[in-house]
Amino acid sequence: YYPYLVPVVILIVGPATWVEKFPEARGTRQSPVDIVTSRASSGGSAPPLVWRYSVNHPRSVVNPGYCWRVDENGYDSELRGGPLGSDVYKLQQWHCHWGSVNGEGSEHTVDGRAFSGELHLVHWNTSKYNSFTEAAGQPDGLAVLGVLLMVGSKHDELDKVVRLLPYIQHKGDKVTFSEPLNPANLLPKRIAYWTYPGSLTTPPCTESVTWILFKEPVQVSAEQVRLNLCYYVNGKNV
Ligand SMILES: CC#CCOc1ccc(CNS(N)(=O)=O)cc1
Ligand SMILES: [Zn+2]
Repeated sequence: YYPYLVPVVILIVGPATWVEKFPEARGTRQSPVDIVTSRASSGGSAPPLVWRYSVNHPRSVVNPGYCWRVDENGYDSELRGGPLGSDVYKLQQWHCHWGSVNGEGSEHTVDGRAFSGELHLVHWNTSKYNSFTEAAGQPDGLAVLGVLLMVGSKHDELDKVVRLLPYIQHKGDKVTFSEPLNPANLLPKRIAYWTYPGSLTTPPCTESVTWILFKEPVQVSAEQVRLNLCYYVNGKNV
């Protein structure tokens, strides 16, 4: 018996294994990134970014296993302007990323600083493509609005979802609600943003996203962060 031939089992989970199943993760425009503010160029004469969302329609909150996700169920909406050229995008779903501890949940960082969470509103290009799935495979197919979350005062609009989390503690759980909700109320008051061509930050990591990350963080309460942590970390399949 050769004692140095000790079996070594290396368990690799998470992003490090994604490249095996999702080759796009080896790409050249992978997200998330660190926003180095000193290297960001000014927006020049880009047209204003404008959006419109429907408010009074049923929505579903789902636990996909890595966050919570609200599906817009095909109801009408529009995102246009800014870096999106003349194309019109439609909101498909929105979801949130939280960390295991406060202050480390965001995907993007700004000058190396992480935030407590990050909200993503995922839109697809209805001017050029016929479905979300088709658009998600195209370099100009998706546009994601990113909202950085920091601990502060309670966020009333977000609370319409947070209060439902106890009912979707496990992967695949889903609850439908009809309470009026305007996704525009999830966005910061100041609409200054950074934008860059990137990818989905989770599988399939397709390089089809125009990222639009708002500069101004939005405040959520410590209790709202705690609720996300305990129902995500406990409920999600890691
Ligand atoms: C092709 C395809 C597909 C599935 O659609 C999505 C949409 C969003 C996400 C989450 N990615 S992120 N965090 O960049 O919005 C993952 C898969
Ligand atoms: Zn996301």
